[in-house]
Amino acid sequence: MSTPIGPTDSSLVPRFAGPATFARLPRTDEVAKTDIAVVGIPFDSGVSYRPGARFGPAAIREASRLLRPYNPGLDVSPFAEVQVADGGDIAVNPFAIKEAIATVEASASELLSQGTRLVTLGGDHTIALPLLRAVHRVHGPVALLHFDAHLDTWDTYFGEPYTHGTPFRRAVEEGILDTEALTHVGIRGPLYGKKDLEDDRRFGFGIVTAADVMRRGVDEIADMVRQRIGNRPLYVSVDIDVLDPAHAPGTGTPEAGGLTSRELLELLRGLASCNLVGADVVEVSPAYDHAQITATAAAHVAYDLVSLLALTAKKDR
Ligand SMILES: N=C(N)NCCCC(=O)O
Ligand SMILES: [Zn+2]
Ligand SMILES: [Zn+2]
Repeated sequence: MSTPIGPTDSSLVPRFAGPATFARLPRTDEVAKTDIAVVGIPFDSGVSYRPGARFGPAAIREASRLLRPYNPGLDVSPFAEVQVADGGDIAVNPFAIKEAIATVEASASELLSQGTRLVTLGGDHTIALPLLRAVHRVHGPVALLHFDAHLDTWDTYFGEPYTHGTPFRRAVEEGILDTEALTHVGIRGPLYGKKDLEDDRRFGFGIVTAADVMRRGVDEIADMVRQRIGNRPLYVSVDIDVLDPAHAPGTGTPEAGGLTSRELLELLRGLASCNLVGADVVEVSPAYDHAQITATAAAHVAYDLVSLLALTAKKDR
C-alpha cells in the first residue's frame, strides 16, 4: 500500500490559506484509495426548532484548519497510518426528506462498498438513520453509542416519521441495531412525558445522563459503556448538543446542564479498544455559534472519531 497523502503542511502553507477541506486533507478524488472519508451532509429539513445545521459541514471544516497530525490523546497519527480524505458533501434534496434519506443511504453505501469508512458531518440528526442503514448492510445489526441531550427515539412530529427527533426509533423498528448494546450518553432536560423513557427502555436503550457523567466520572462511564459494547461492530453518533450550551451554543435544540467538551473527548478516547465501524457529528448550526466554539468542539470530536477509526482501519491495511 502506498504512503498516505497527508494534510497540507501548516509550517509551509499558512493554515488560514487555501481550501477548507477537513483538517486540510486531500480530497477523495486526489488519492488512489480512501480508507477513511470525512463527508458532509448539509441537510436540516428534519429539525423541530432552530434551523441552520445545513451549514454545519462548512463550519466544522473551517474550524478544522488548526488540527495537527499527531493525536496524543489516542497516541496515533491518523493521517499517516491510513489514507484519510475529504469526500465533499452529499447533495441532498432540502425539500423532500424521504428522498434526502434515500440519497444519503445510497451515497454512504457506495462509499462503504469501496472499503471506505465514514465520519459524517451533519446536518441534523435525521441523517443518522440512513447512515445506520448503510452500515447495517455491511456489518449487520450494530451497537450504538449515542451522545446527545435528547433521546431521539420519539415517534412522529406533525405526523411525520422522519425527523431529527426520531431516527433511533425508526432504526430499532427496522431491526438495524443490536438491541443488546444501545446506549445514550448525556441525556437531560424536559421530556414530553414519562412514557418517553418507558418507550426508550422498551427499545433496549440504556441511559447515562449528563448528571451520571458528572457524578461517576468519565473513566467509570467509559468502562461501563465498553463492557456493554464488547467486540460488536460499533457506530458512534454525536449530537453536538450533548455538550452544555456553554461549550456548544451553535445548535438547534440547546439544553442546559450538559457535558464539557473535555468530558466528551475523554469518553471518546475510552473507546480505543472498540471495533468502531462508523460515526457522525451532527446538529452544528453555525448561525447560533460564537467565536467558532461549537464548530471547534465538533472539529475535535470528528478528529478523535477519525483517529479511532484509523486504529481499526490500520489493522486491515
Ligand atoms: N436531535 C435533536 N438535536 N433534537 C431533537 C429535539 C426533539 C424535540 O424538538 O423535542
Ligand atoms: Zn440533541
Ligand atoms: Zn439528536
